Amino acid sequence: MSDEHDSDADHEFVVVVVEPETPGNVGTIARAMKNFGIYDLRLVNPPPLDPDGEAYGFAGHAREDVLPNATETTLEEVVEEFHTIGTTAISHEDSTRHIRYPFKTPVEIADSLETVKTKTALVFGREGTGLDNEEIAMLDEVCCIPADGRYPVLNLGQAATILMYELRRFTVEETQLPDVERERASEAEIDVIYHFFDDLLDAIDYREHKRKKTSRMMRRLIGRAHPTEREAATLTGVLRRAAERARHPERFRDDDN
Ligand SMILES: C[S@@+](CC[C@H](N)C(=O)[O-])C[C@H]1O[C@@H](n2cnc3c(N)ncnc32)[C@H](O)[C@@H]1O
Repeated sequence: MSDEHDSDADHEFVVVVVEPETPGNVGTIARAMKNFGIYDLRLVNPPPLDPDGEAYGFAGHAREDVLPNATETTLEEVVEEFHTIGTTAISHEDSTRHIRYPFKTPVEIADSLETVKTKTALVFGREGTGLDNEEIAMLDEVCCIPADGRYPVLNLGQAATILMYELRRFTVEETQLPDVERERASEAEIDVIYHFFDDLLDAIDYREHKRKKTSRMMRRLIGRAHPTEREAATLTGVLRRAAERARHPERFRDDDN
């Protein structure tokens, strides 16, 4: 992996796919690799990857780098060079097939890599038969993505995506999500909502004996909702207008709103 793409120099990841049968899956994996900051794709005995075919079609922007730079390798070479994490689904039919225990979840794999800084290969198997027992036995760890026991076998590309997602703490600077705290309405802005709500109760001559309860209910409701500045301003505007309209209907006679 080049420095240009390496967001955590202590960790280096490659993805290895053993005998993929469907070029589209290779494209899907290449795309997910780029999404999660992994650029080194190694293929064991791959099908031809036609630049006008499915692999490139499914690869999105990874058609510019991950896919054309993919190299062919053997599992023996991978084992020699990397700390290896194999992947497999455990299902009722084949739970006796892989005798190698324990299996780790993607999160457990990520946690275990916190303390071990290595060059790590994520190894995925064939669409039809996965990795066989001999191959699994060659690898350092085995990862199984927990899923519904009645159908725990994921599509190859999806399995690769999930594992890379869980390892993203080592590979990408995440996209910043909007800062909800910053957008949240302040206490003063919330007080203005309460003020205009109470004013509306006045304007519509809301029954005195129910007023306290309704006012409290509004406060509970808003307290649970954590409105943003914009929501608070909109609500305040509506309440203010409703009160004004209740008091002075004549002012709104020609108003469509
Ligand atoms: C369609 S599966 C192969 C099914 C095969 N019967 C098996 O048990 O591995 C193709 C590949 O996707 C990955 N895979 C699918 N489901 C998985 C899961 N639940 N956990 C981890 N990897 C999975 C593995 O790399 C597997 O070799």
